[in-house]
Amino acid sequence: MPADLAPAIRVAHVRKQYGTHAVVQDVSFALAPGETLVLLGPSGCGKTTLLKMLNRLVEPDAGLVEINGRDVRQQPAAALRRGLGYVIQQVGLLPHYTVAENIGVVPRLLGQPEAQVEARTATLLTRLHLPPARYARQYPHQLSGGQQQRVGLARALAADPPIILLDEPFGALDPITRASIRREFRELEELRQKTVVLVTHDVTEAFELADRILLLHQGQVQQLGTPRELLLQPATDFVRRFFAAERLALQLRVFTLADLQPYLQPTAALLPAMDTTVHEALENLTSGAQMQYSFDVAQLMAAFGRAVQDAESAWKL
Ligand SMILES: Nc1ncnc2c1ncn2[C@@H]1O[C@H](COP(=O)(O)OP(=O)(O)OP(=O)(O)O)[C@@H](O)[C@H]1O
Repeated sequence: MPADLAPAIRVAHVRKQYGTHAVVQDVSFALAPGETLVLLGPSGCGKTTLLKMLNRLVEPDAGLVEINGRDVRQQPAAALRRGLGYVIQQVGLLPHYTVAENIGVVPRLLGQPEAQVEARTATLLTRLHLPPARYARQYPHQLSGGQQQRVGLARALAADPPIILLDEPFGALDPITRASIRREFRELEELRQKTVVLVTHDVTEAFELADRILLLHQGQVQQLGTPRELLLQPATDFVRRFFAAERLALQLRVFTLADLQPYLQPTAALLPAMDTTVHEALENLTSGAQMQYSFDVAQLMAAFGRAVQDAESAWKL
């Protein structure tokens, strides 16, 4: 986290126990404003419990949670929650409210003027590819799962909270819809400036969305770091094994053209955006998109292989 920014969220030594089961054990992290943290780990490792401690849906047995520098216990739970966007896997739209009414719930609770609520709702629906003329007056049961998830996201963003908590927000979707909504999510201007904590058990999702990942196992932090650090510098054997099955797909997502540049010479003069991942570059090369690359798939993959090999042997030294 940059040293000059006060953390938007600070969690220090939190614990939660149900009976004899220690569900979250001594977890600490700090998140800078605008950062996206993904809570990742196998089912039952404590991700949701940890997320719910941030908005007081679960009270820790020990430790401290601060939002914007204030202990959450000193803030009334309802007021705290209105200031934090929250999206759950089951979406939780109110069935007898229209799409627009669902999105307007928190802004209206906050007493925002009606015209402002309506304008904001229309903007969000448009951004999320749900034209308001068609969808604003529909009811949740008239929407597909993916459309409901978008409305859930719009609702969380409606009052423009600086912090958004998301619990498996794409969990109910099929893999193709999931990948496309994830792309939209990444590109959503509304989210760029926000501090986001997102729970998932999907490693590809974590790698695509996270600035940093907190990997949990049985309530304990295994590693907190960038996707690249977790993949290339695993802190424990659990971390290494957790990513083993999808290692290649993840490497394609953490290596960028900047990493490959030394291995692509002397044809590197035409290199495009250096922060393009190898995965994106491969998609561009194979989808027929007219990209001005000075290399082909074979050259790209050869350079990628060498870059990975060098990065891995550097870590073992
Ligand atoms: N209210 C509760 N009472 C008792 N045990 C609970 C309670 N809430 C959660 N647990 C237990 O705590 C553990 C962690 O649950 P949690 O929902 O935080 O895990 P998770 O990592 O989010 O799992 P998943 O990915 O399956 O949603 C589980 O074993 C769960 O059964």
